[in-house]
Amino acid sequence: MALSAPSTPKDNLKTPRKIAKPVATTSQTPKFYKCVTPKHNNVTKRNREIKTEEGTPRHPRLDNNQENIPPQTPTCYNNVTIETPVATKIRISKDKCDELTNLTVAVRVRPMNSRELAYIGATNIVKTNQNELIIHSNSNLSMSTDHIFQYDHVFWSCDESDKNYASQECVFSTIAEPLLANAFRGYNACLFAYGQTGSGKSFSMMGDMCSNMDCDKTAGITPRFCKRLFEKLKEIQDTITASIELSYFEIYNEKIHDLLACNVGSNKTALKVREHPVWGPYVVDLSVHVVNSYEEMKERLLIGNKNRVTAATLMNEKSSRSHSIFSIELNLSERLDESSSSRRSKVSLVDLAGSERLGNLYNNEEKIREGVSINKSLLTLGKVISALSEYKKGNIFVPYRDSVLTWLLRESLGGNSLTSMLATITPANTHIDETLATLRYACQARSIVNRARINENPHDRLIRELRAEVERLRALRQDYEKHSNNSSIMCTSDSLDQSEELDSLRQKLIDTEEKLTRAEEDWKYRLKEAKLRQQAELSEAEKRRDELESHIRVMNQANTDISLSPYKSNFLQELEGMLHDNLDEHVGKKMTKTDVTASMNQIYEIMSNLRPSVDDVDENVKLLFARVNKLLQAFETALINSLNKTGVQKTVTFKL
Ligand SMILES: Nc1ncnc2c1ncn2[C@@H]1O[C@H](COP(=O)(O)OP(=O)(O)OP(=O)(O)O)[C@@H](O)[C@H]1O
Repeated sequence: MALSAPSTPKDNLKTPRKIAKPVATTSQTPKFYKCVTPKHNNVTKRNREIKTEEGTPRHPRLDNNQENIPPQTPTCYNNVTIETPVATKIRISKDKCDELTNLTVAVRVRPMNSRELAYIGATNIVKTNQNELIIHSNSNLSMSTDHIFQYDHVFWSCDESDKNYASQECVFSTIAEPLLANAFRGYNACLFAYGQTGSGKSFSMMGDMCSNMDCDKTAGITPRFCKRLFEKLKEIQDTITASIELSYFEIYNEKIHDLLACNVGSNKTALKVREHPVWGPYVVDLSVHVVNSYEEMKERLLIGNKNRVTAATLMNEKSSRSHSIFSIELNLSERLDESSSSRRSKVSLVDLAGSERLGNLYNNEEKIREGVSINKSLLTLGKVISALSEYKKGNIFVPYRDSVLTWLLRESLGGNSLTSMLATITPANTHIDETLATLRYACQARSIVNRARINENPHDRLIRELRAEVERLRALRQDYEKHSNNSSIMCTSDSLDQSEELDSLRQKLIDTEEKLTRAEEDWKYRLKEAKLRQQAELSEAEKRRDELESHIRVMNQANTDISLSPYKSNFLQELEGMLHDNLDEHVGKKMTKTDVTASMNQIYEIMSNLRPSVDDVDENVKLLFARVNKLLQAFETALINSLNKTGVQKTVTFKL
């Protein structure tokens, strides 16, 4: 079964094979796709079908040939297929903190491996041109097709001697380093690698597993990310204190396994996912490790990698059979002049299991089941991407919960995160179907829009925003001052007729300065208020803590020192004595049966208040209570009996 690409709307605009004049195909194009103008038809004289995957016909050869447009379309005229609507790229603004931003999507092409090269008729069908990728789908010249895709970045890693070769460092610095910078600003970040099995996901994310990952040239994104993280922390350690926690888990057959748990081994415990009302889905009981250096982080990474489920498939000797998620939580606390600000970000580096065709890879039942599970979560990922990319068209149901993977990646896809996707492909013609599926998947992911925000407390946000405003106003003032100086020079040199303009500039400057003063005063006032509020909250919290501590002390003492047992036992002993006396002498007060019952009820009520609790430690009280209770019952029976016997009113001494 091939993993189907997300359902991409396809519009095959067919024109008759023999037409006298080029036909304008734009009339048949749905409005939300880019128009295909008749110009492109001219390319078909090269016996080519041009497929513009992002709707942008940008094949370099198109433009070169425009001057040689023949008056008639040749007989071999074929199809123009537009597969993917154009994604409007939304970019983050630096000044604000809540921003809408598209997923950044990059594609990496790995070198052909020995198995692919050994295949008779094997060819490289991928070409790149800056951020454009062209798949030449058929070597048969009479019916060849070019598929053109555009991404944010395209990495050509096929030949190290090529001047455009994209090394591990190049891939890291282009797509992962910006995420690291944003994590330091307080944004959540996610980078996930997607692609056919054996296409280079693990190589890109982790690097050469045989190396010691010490950021030599084969080290992948994850170790580089960890290393750069600590280098950056060192640079800013004078002003910022940081704490870093990490966790590492895999999703295998829809079950979550902690790769850093102590008991990890053959008997892996499956963990559950729960949903926190504020932080969203999380893994219950996942081990979290505080790390203080790159060495500590690397050690955990190596342990986790060893515990990952891998197996040999026909495509890859050491294929990852699970999706792995390496999470870093970064807590930063910045010391400012008069205050401090803290922010928190979570970075997820995800190496997905390979998307693949079951028929191609598996030879036993268990492996088929494994493949079905991998494909299920990737299929759900595809559905999620598809639903999110059609969000604007009113499709509001996103099936995050259909797989563990998408549930856990919910914030990274369409939520509070800056997310990048790295799609990996092989250039071999033998895998063209998988390659095209991956590329379409990646194309669609480009139109996902996330809403990322800086994770900080509102008080810190207020101060930061005010500071930015003050900075802006200061810059404005300097600008005006410069204008003012220039104007005065001009004024003295020749023209008095510019004095009006100068006056207006001066007025503007005065206004701006007033605004700045007001803003600064306002900022100072709000800062003071925030500080006072913080102090009040702090002292209130301290007061509550003191109260609580004193309560705890009292309760502890009550448990140990203050015991009601002596009072209870005194009373019970007295009652016991009286009951004995009364049982012996049936003399005293005249009572009817009703009087006796009422008095006994009162006594029983008192007794119920004296009943020792289950936790009562004093065994004597418990015994005494039982004895008195029994005696009371005997007393009551004796009284009633004696009343029944005589049938007349009896006199008893009742001294309670
Ligand atoms: N850019 C590259 N340059 C050189 N070799 C590469 C590159 N990408 C992948 N390889 C090699 O190709 C093989 C398969 O790569 P890798 O294990 O990363 O694939 P994968 O996509 O993670 O596969 P799976 O999904 O099965 O885990 C490895 O031997 C790896 O060293």
